[in-house]
Amino acid sequence: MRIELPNEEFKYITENSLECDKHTAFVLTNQNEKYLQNARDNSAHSIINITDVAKLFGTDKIKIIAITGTNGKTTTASAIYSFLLDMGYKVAMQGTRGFFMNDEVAEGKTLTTPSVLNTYKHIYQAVSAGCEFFIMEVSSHAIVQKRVEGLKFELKILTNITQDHLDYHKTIGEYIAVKNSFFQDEGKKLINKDEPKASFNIKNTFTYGIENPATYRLMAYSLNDASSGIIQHFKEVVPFTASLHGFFNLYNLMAAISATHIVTGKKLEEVADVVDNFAGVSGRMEQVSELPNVIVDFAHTPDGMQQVLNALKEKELLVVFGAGGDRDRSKRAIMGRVAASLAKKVYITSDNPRHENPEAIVDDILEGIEDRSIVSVELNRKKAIQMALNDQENDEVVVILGKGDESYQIIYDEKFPFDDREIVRELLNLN
Ligand SMILES: CC(=O)N[C@H]1[C@@H](OP(=O)(O)OP(=O)(O)OC[C@H]2O[C@@H](n3ccc(=O)[nH]c3=O)[C@H](O)[C@@H]2O)O[C@H](CO)[C@@H](O)[C@@H]1O[C@H](C)C(=O)N[C@@H](C)C(=O)N[C@H](CCC(=O)O)C(=O)O
Ligand SMILES: Nc1ncnc2c1ncn2[C@@H]1O[C@H](COP(=O)(O)OP(=O)(O)OP(=O)(O)O)[C@@H](O)[C@H]1O
Ligand SMILES: N[C@H](CCC[C@H](N)C(=O)O)C(=O)O
Ligand SMILES: [Mg+2]
Repeated sequence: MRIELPNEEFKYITENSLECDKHTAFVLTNQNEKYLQNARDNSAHSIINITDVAKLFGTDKIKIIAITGTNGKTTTASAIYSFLLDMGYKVAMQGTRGFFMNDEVAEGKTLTTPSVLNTYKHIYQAVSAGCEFFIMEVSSHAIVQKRVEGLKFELKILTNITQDHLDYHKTIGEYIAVKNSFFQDEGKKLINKDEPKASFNIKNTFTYGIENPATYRLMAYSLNDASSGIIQHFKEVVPFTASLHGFFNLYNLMAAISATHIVTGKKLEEVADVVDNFAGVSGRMEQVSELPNVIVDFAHTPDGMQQVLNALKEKELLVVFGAGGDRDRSKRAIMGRVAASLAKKVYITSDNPRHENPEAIVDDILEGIEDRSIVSVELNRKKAIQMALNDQENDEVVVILGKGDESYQIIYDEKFPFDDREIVRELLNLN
């Protein structure tokens, strides 16, 4: 990515040595230092480092809030974004769903945490738009690859640590260590007190929790009509209501309410007042049809699936799901076990097979299922959804997991248009 700078001695900056020339300075990062010689060979105008970019872009003029954890980053980030906007602040948010500023989509999806310079560019755009806050999701890949190099965080948040991405991190121990490595400094942090795998520097630590004593504690809650609860923060005891469903979302809400309270310094009551306006995130527990009841959700990890299916367990569930190709193989059998233990029927299908054989992915999922009498395998995702809808009776719920708001099916390197929600609407003639 080459960025044009109007008033500098060099015209452009880039983090890619291949884009260097006499007008373009090379921004040296942890990720690209191996290409330094190549930048010189390409006659880079000069070599600058990330602290130079921080000064050029004024990244210290905005409060950066970072969120990491296996699940719930996008939901928590979106909730904080919504709360701050409702409280009258100008805010930007970068994450899995793209880059947003002041309630507008500024850029579509790329990575959960883009490359270093891309993030700096977004921060620069946010500063220029007068934003006071920049909320960003930080993936475990980004922590290892130092894609957040040089950023100073106003607050770092941990949602939870379960299993994902072991294709990249190799062992669960390594994955846990990577997540925790983000919380070893003395800066402000907000930690889920009910996450036993969290390990952090206690200096400047705030906690939130439901089961354990915490700086922000959910004293009572109800999940009858969406959700509501009472938060205690020292002497402040404040009720809230929210439109999100599921016990797991209480954690996302607690993280978001506490974070907003910490970074604004406003009264907890003022934060609680705007919680109900947050409508949730597209493709997460999204009810596509009420009668018949069909829900689309982005659960693509064992814990995510367990949480979502548990949240719906009052009803009989017909669960359609697959597992991504070129991703953590070891989570597949566990996902199979979770689905089979909580569903009446399971339909195993494809979810972005990428470069893998879809049948082999299904076999990995089946490894975790002993009683296969409730399982159907249909690699064509549309047909699998159709099967579930055909089988659905009265009060049952069809739950389609893994893709959420994705609008494609990735086969090899190609993205074919595919949106679970559109498919359901088409099959049910709801369009
Ligand atoms: C496996 C992986 O994470 N790869 C990421 C990694 O690529 P890489 O190590 O191959 O990088 P590279 O091509 O050597 O480039 C490194 C740096 O050198 C520079 N370069 C490169 C070549 C060259 O000749 N000269 C040069 O200067 C590049 O501009 C870059 O700045 O660094 C790149 C730049 O930061 C990322 O774009 C790339 O993400 C790839 C596309 C990817 O698919 N990543 C996924 C797995 C990912 O990161 N997912 C997470 C988690 C999702 C979640 O759970 O939410 C995410 O954050 O999205
Ligand atoms: N706090 C939570 N604990 C467990 N599961 C959750 C939690 N929040 C959300 N989920 C599940 O995880 C799915 C993804 O949620 P979300 O997009 O907020 O997470 P994420 O961490 O941003 O995921 P990704 O890393 O893929 O971007 C949801 O659709 C839901 O199934
Ligand atoms: N951020 C996650 C999203 C997974 C979504 C699922 N549909 C898949 O392709 O595995 C990942 O890249 O692993
Ligand atoms: Mg995300």
